[in-house]
Amino acid sequence: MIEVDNIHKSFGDAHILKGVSTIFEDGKTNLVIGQSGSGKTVFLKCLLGLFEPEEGQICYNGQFYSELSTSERRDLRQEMGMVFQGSALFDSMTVEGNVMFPLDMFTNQSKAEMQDRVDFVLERVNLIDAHKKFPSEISGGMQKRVAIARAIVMNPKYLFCDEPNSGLDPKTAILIDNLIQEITKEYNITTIINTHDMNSVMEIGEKIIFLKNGHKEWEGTNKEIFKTDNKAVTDFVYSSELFKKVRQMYIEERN
Ligand SMILES: Nc1ncnc2c1ncn2[C@@H]1O[C@H](COP(=O)(O)OP(=O)(O)OP(=O)(O)O)[C@@H](O)[C@H]1O
Repeated sequence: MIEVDNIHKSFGDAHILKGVSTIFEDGKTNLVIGQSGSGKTVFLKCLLGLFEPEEGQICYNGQFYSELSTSERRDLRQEMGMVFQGSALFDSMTVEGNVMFPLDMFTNQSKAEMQDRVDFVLERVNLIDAHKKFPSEISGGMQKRVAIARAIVMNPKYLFCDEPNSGLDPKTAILIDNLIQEITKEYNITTIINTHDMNSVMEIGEKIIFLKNGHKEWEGTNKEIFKTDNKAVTDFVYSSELFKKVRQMYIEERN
């Protein structure tokens, strides 16, 4: 569980996060949504410990980040997996080299132990015959699977995904969303996903926080988001013509 209490983050005079509080539970896919520039990435970077808020607290399973020593912060960092926008794989390494990389860097496991773990996670993300391929030789959807395998290879307690669907066709995007949700439940991970994708909101938005100009404008579930009358949320959710029609149908049905 991650508890966020009233965090503020500024860069010079620019006050970007203005007192965000929320709770992200284990085993749930938590989504952070909002317009471009609303502060989603800065928020995710605060949760990753890459930015330290000037005010407020972030608490990871009972440990306040601000109270941790340098080595405790390093240990916490190793409990975090990250799926970057665009996958961020190492082009010169094979699929299995990419997935093995964190194990090689941060553990003392033998080659055989690492290989077993790599084989296990690649099978878990349904990549069976891609071990020896290079990222340029596989599709965008497969690259995402490799990125997910790499993010979970260290058995993380926390999984952060920045726009995991960017660049994927809608069908592949749903498969990737579902994979992230299955893994979250299976290993009881606290997963936080930054997204613009309304399909993701509908499919896996078990908890959604909506950021606007650096504050939390709304929070709720995918069932609730389509019923809210919050103008900022409805402007965002119903920005496409398709969703406007869906909302109109819903309102007509309700009346
Ligand atoms: N390192 C930084 N230094 C100064 N300003 C920054 C820094 N990082 C982000 N910002 C500013 O913070 C604001 C929020 O940016 P952020 O990247 O969090 O938005 P976002 O909601 O993730 O947008 P998008 O959906 O386009 O990725 C922007 O005005 C941005 O210029």
